Parts: sequence; C-alpha cells; structure tokens
Amino acid sequence: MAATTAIARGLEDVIFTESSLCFIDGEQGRLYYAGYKIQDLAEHSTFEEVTYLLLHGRLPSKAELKAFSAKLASLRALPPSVIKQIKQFPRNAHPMSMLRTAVSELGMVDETEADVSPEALYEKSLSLIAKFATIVAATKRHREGQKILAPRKGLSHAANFLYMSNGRVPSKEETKLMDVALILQAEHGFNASTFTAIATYSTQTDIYSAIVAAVGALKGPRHGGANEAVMKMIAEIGAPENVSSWLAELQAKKGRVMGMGHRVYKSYDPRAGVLDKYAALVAAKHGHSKEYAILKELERQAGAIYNPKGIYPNVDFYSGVVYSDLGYSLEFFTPIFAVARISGWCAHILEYTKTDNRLLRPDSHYTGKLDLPYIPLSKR
Ligand SMILES: CC(=O)SCCNC(=O)CCNC(=O)[C@H](O)C(C)(C)COP(=O)(O)OP(=O)(O)OC[C@H]1O[C@@H](n2cnc3c(N)ncnc32)[C@H](O)[C@@H]1OP(=O)(O)O
Ligand SMILES: O=C([O-])CC(=O)C(=O)O
Repeated sequence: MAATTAIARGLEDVIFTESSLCFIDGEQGRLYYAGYKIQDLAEHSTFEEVTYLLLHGRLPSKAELKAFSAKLASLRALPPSVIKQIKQFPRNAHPMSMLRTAVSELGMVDETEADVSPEALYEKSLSLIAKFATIVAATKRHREGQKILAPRKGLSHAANFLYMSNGRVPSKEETKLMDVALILQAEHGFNASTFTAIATYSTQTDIYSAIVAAVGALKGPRHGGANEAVMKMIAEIGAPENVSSWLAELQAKKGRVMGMGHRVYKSYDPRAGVLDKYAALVAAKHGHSKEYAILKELERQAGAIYNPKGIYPNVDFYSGVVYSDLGYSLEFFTPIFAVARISGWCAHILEYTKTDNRLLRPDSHYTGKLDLPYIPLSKR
C-alpha cells in the first residue's frame, strides 16, 4: 500500500462493520447491550437472559427464557473424550491453555464441525456457551486434584458453574455475584478477542476454530489476562502503605498499572463501578480485605497521576476480589471472563454471518527493500 495512506496504529477508530449488539460511550463511561444499560442488566438480569438478548437482539418473554435456559442446561455435559482429555492435562498448566485445548477437542468430536449454516451455527453457539462453564469448572477440579463433577439439574447457569467448580450448591448471594460478573463481561464490541474471532471466522472456517483463536487472544495481560495480573500486582504491593513507593518505581520504569486504562474508555469504566460495589460488600463481609484496601488506595493515588490522561480502572480492576470470594484462585480469573465472553463472541459471529461476511484483511505500508539479487546459499 502507498506510504501516503495514514496508518491506523492498533486499528484505532477503524470501523469495519455495523453491529447492534453493544454501544460504548467511552467519553461518558456508558455501556449498553442491545439498547439496555449495563447497570440495569447487572442488577435485574441473569446470564441466561443476557445471553438470549445478545443472540436474539431482544429480551425474552417468560416462556422464551424458560425454554432457552432449559436448552442451555441440556447442553452442559461434556463429551466423554473431552473429560478424558482434561484428566490428562498437566495439573500445573494454565487453565486458559486447558480451555483452548478442550474447545479444540470439542470441535474435533463434533461430526458436523464444518457446518456453517445459520441453524447449525446457532446450535453450536448454544452448545459452546453452555459447555464453557463446564470445561472451566472441570479444569479447576482437575488442577485441585478433585473429582470432576457433572452438571446438576435444577440450577441456573451461574449456580451450576459454582457448583461444578466448588462441589457445593452456592447460596443465593453467591449465585447473584457470579451472575453479575458474567453479565458485566459477556460483551464489549470489537475488543481484541471478539475481533480475533471475527477475523478467523471471516475465512469461513468453523466456529470452534474462531473460538479457539478468541480464547488465545483473551489470555493476554493487555486484554482478559489483566485480571490475573491485577492480583499479582496486589501481592507485589503487599500493603496499602506501600502503594506510593510502588507507584514511584512503576513510573520510573514506565510500567503500567494493571486493570487501568482502556482503548475505548477515557473515563471510568461503568463495569468497574458495579464491581467496586460488590467487592466492597465482599470485603466488608470478611471484616477486612487487604486486597480491596490496596486497590482503593491504588485507585486514589494512581488516579491522581493517570486520570488526567484518561486512564481509569477498567472491568479487570476489582473483579479478582469478587472471584477470590467465590473460591477461585487467580489463574481462574481469565477463564471466568471467557465463560462470560463466549456469549459475546458467538453473538458477533452470528451477527457477522448476516452481513456480507467479507474476509478481514488489513494492509501495511511496506518498508522493506525490493529487487535484491538472489545469492545462492553456497555463496553467502
Ligand atoms: C478486558 C480488557 O481488555 S480491559 C483492558 C485490560 N488491560 C489492562 O488493564 C492492562 C493495562 N492497560 C493497558 O495496557 C492499556 O490501557 C490498554 C492496552 C488496555 C489500552 O491502551 P491503548 O489505548 O492501546 O493505549 P496505549 O497502550 O497506546 O497507551 C497510551 C499511553 O497510556 C499509557 N498507559 C495506558 N495504560 C496504562 C496503564 N494501565 N498504566 C500506566 N500507563 C498506561 C501508556 O504507557 C501510553 O503512554 P505513552 O503515550 O507515554 O507511551
Ligand atoms: O473492549 C475492549 O477493548 C476490552 C474488553 O474486552 C472489555 O473491556 O471488556
């Protein structure tokens, strides 16, 4: 491409398609799924209902939600080969790597893997959404040396995920907490992992391949992996009184505060506000939470430095405090994100197939040489 064409570094502000799934106002810190405010959905909805909203573009009736929830529940169980494979994973492998591999296996054992008809894609989407929670819970049990549990009848998606993860039926409060976390992370426009899924899917490959690619993209610490990095950062800081010296060191080495900053939000991420509220409740329940106290102090001091540059806490800043309370170690923070974001990935794939489904293929300015003489290997 000609060197005169402007480069959109990081593809910033590049609009490549239309979508009615998600509206983000990065200046005002507003987020909507299919027209509904994220705060309203977090307060009143469930993961099943939000998933229906994303896949269908509207909220379900009572009967539709019941049927949809039952359908998801019927798809939760994993094929035996996937369970067998999980049991053979090295216990210390990262659960995002386990998830990536298990999704690939799911595709391999699906005899209709390559069917990309709209009906098949919808069915495969529901199956993936249902099974992500089962896979992540199974990898948790495997890593902890515990028996892998089958899904239990009569539980919602969030409650069942907690049940399969921890081996006990969760309380109403715990289920609500998980529902909120899953709802907040279910969708966010063309973030790196969703874009990866669409770029992969645009080659007309199968949906499993696109989702494997998305899992890989979500794993990175600049994206979904930031929630795990936040917990490591908290451990490094150690105590609220160390925040100031830690920040000074970070600035000296031009480091980044994990869980802060966002490509789209140049103000407070509304999801961080909701999670802060729940993290505060969790901290209060335990009488005291050093982790939460460190985050609050970090938000205050880092805010004074970075807020003027448009860098504020994002969705990953407070989520770890909530996940820890629900019984998950830090390696599972990003997998929980994936259990939520699978709905957004599938919704975007389904939506993109309704467009002209054009192959995604950006370009670059060529800065190399041309017409170099080829010197045979023996003469180099
Ligand atoms: C679910 C999610 O994916 S939410 C994001 C999760 N990721 C994180 O929390 C990791 C920390 N944050 C970051 O790395 C960034 O804010 C990103 C990658 C998320 C988005 O940043 P971008 O829009 O691509 O901005 P970019 O990386 O170009 O940074 C712009 C400037 O802000 C600074 N900056 C951005 N984020 C931070 C941060 N968290 N701490 C300190 N400085 C930061 C950069 O150092 C850079 O400074 P410079 O211009 O002096 O070099
Ligand atoms: O939108 C983005 O760039 C990152 C993301 O996935 C989110 O914030 O949920």
